[in-house]
Amino acid sequence: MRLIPRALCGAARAAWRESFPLGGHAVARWFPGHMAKGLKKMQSSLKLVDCIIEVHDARISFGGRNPLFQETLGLKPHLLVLNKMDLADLKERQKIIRHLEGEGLKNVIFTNCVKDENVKQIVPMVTELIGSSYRYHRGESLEYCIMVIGVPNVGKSSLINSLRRQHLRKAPFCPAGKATRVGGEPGITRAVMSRIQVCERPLMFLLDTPGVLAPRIESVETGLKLALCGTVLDHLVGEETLADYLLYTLNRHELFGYVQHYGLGEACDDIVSVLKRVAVKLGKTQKVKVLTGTGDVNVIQPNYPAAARDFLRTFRSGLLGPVMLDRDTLQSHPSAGAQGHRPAETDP
Ligand SMILES: Nc1nc2c(ncn2[C@@H]2O[C@H](COP(=O)(O)OP(=O)(O)OP(=O)(O)O)[C@@H](O)[C@H]2O)c(=O)[nH]1
Repeated sequence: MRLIPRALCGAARAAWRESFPLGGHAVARWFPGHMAKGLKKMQSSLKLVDCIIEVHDARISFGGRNPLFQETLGLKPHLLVLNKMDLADLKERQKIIRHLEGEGLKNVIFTNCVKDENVKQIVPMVTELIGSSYRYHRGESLEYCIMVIGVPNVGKSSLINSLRRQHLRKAPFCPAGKATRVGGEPGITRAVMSRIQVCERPLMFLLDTPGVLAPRIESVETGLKLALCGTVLDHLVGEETLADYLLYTLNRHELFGYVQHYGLGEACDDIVSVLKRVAVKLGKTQKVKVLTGTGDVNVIQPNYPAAARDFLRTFRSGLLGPVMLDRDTLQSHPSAGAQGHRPAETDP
């Protein structure tokens, strides 16, 4: 993504919103019945499990994880995999890790399961975690059984497929390494829990689980971040609301890739105006009947929902640049002030 000259965004800067109006949005209904079933099933399988791998989206490193996982599955050794690192702004990766350590999350790894980045480190980490913990009645068992959990669409199935590609190149039944279904929409893995081999030595099986959201998401804004990352179906939030939250976020983070991507000329904080120009640019218009004093007249209008869908899709594919949706939490962390004078920590 090319950076755009500051002059292009200067005009709109004064008008950027400081906050996003959250009133009127409900999040409770984002927890469908199959998720409650899934969580119950996961709890009942816990005795078969030696370690839990929790997958989450690296763009929301701190929010949106399901607190029920912690409460009900928290007794086992735990590894947090922050996936989709290719879409996340990780300039401050060390600060993120320190923040998570402060929350008691000591075992954290960033991955890209599409390109198999960092996935090789997982089996040794899990083996070490299990080796240094008490396995209760599973001490005799030579095989390791790992449960993969996480909210929907964060890449749980992709992680399993990636592990198989890394460790079972000659898997007899799955030459392409695909053991579990991957999808761009949340809710692909339903209540079924499949047991899938991912490694020969040590002999390791993973249980793929359905994505389970918290019955109550901590705040409406966290819900919007989850939705931006594709964790809840767009129509439950409303594509245009979501597109507006995306625009608000991009402008606040000074990520102006959308201006060039859609040839808008300058940044703007008004979603109606942006979607109108996106629709015209993409040729997405629709006929609408308007009742006038002399009868019905057909007028051509921009197709706002289609423009909103394109805006969201473009963002999710990474074309608008990497983003850290929990940037505010990171900046409000106590260590942020102490390091304020230091240059941003970049990863090796
Ligand atoms: N860019 C990027 N996309 C990824 C990565 N990992 C997974 N995806 C994509 O994210 C989408 C969801 O992946 P899944 O593996 O189906 O996610 P899941 O958590 O199993 O989904 P549910 O079954 O809904 O709970 C798919 O379109 C994947 O191709 C990653 O590291 N980077």
